Amino acid sequence: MDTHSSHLAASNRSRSSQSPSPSHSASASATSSIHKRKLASEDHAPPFPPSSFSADTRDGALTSNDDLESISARGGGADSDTDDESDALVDDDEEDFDNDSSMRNFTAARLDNSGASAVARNSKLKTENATVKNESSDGAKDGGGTAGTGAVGPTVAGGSVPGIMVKEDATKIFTENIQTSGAYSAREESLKREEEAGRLKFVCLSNDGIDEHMVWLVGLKNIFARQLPNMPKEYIVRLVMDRSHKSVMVIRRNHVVGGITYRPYVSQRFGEIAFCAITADEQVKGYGTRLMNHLKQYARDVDGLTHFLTYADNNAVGYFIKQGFTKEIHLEKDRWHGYIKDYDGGILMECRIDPKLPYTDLSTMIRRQRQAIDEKIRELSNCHIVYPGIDFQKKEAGVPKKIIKVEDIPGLREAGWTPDQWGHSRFGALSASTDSARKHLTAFMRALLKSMHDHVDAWPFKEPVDARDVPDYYDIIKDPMDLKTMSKRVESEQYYVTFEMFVADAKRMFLNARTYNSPDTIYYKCATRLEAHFQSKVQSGLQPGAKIQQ
Ligand SMILES: CC(=O)SCCNC(=O)CCNC(=O)[C@H](O)C(C)(C)COP(=O)(O)OP(=O)(O)OC[C@H]1O[C@@H](n2cnc3c(N)ncnc32)[C@H](O)[C@@H]1OP(=O)(O)O
Repeated sequence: MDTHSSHLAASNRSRSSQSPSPSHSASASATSSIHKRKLASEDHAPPFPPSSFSADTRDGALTSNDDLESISARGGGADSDTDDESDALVDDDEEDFDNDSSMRNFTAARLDNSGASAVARNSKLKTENATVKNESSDGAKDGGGTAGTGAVGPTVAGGSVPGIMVKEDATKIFTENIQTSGAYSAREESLKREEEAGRLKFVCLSNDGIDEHMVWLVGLKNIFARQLPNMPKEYIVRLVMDRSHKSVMVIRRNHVVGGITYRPYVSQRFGEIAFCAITADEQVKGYGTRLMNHLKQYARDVDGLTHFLTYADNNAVGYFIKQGFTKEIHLEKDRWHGYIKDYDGGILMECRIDPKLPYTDLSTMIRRQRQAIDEKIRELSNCHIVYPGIDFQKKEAGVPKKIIKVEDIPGLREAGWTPDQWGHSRFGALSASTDSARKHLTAFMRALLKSMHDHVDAWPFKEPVDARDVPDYYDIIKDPMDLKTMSKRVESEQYYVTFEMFVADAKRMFLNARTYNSPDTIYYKCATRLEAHFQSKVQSGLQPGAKIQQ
């Protein structure tokens, strides 16, 4: 270990025993039970590559608060490491932000069902310290609010679903009847549009001495200091300003909204996330997710990383889980052990970076996947086509105003129905197709009615309930039924076009009796016994070869 790395390691080691600044101890004591991160012992000091630290010192990397203050001064007095001044900077930012706009965008995005983007994109990142943004291979972009207006390419671009092709006219189909996108996509699309409109940008940089970058880094440091109150500010400053660390930041109107500071261990191909925070007023609006997506894409494409590790604060574990982090560490231990700093009060979590996912354009990928699935469903079924309903509703007397044949029901044939598929019972197939079948069905229903009518328990059901005898009956029973009404329907030879309709009326009659009457009444018991009788008659009548007795 060279002198420079020793210097940093020594600082780290002494961090837990050093006297915190007055401002730090005040904030730490407020929340120390929730959040307490403590660095590991010297034994776990990471084997920092000497070269990076030589470079740090050569270039004048910041290693103390004095250094920071000089930077702050250079940055137009934007910040110092005191609470008051930090607050001033953060509050300034927050005042400046149009706090409602992202929620408006979010709502708008949810309502915006515009179709798939026309442009197949190649996601590509610029080199280090450059703005992290997507570059369209053909220069075309989804304009703000115009996504989906163009034709969809022959294959799903970017994160395509292998094997699923999207046809040229898919956008049209898709936009006709597609559901609103999920909340995740809506937020991502909304923020993506903000980026494309130039109102928002994500940058990845480290301490390079450029004034504007230093102001942003100081702004980020302040956000970390506010949002991670138990983390000593000196330590935050050290890592944010350390040149072996990088910070991906959300910048809105030249103000930092939040960011992630991480250290890429390029030789080990993993990165350690040291700090992650979004300024208070902008949390839970999707910035944290978009930030993480930019980080993953950048770390994969520029740093060549395959994994991230982090010690997540207990109260942020939920957020990290939603970003694909797990508590199970799959990365081989010898790739990371001894490299990252141990913390008390945090949970070590891992995220594998997918080698192909277009992280900064996931919403387009999801939209196209939905589109492809939707199109596939449409290929296999007609369930998306809505036909007008049928209008042969029964009249009071049970005589239909209009007779409709089963095969004339709109959409039935289009859904794949054919007359020979018909029916749940042997009468189904006969019911509407031929005269003789209809007569056969009528005869069966007539026989069943007679059998019920002659039953000893039929007396409560032979006539409609008289409201003069039971004044509240029709308040409770909205769909009354009785044997006489059923008989009329059978004799019309037109009402019961299926046997199931007949059975449904009988069931309704029994259910009504058991709904209005309590179980200990004679009516209730009659209903149960007559129904058992009816069921046995139906079953025996449906036996193959059974003769219908009239
Ligand atoms: C390694 C470390 O630095 S650990 C410390 C992490 N930082 C902090 O705890 C500081 C305070 N918190 C924050 O700064 C922010 O809330 C962050 C960074 C944790 C999340 O950023 P946000 O912009 O709020 O996240 P975003 O809006 O994208 O939310 C993504 C999802 O995570 C959820 N989420 C956000 N924060 C949390 C949390 N603390 N716990 C559980 N779920 C959370 C959101 O509800 C959202 O869920 P949804 O997609 O189902 O709607």
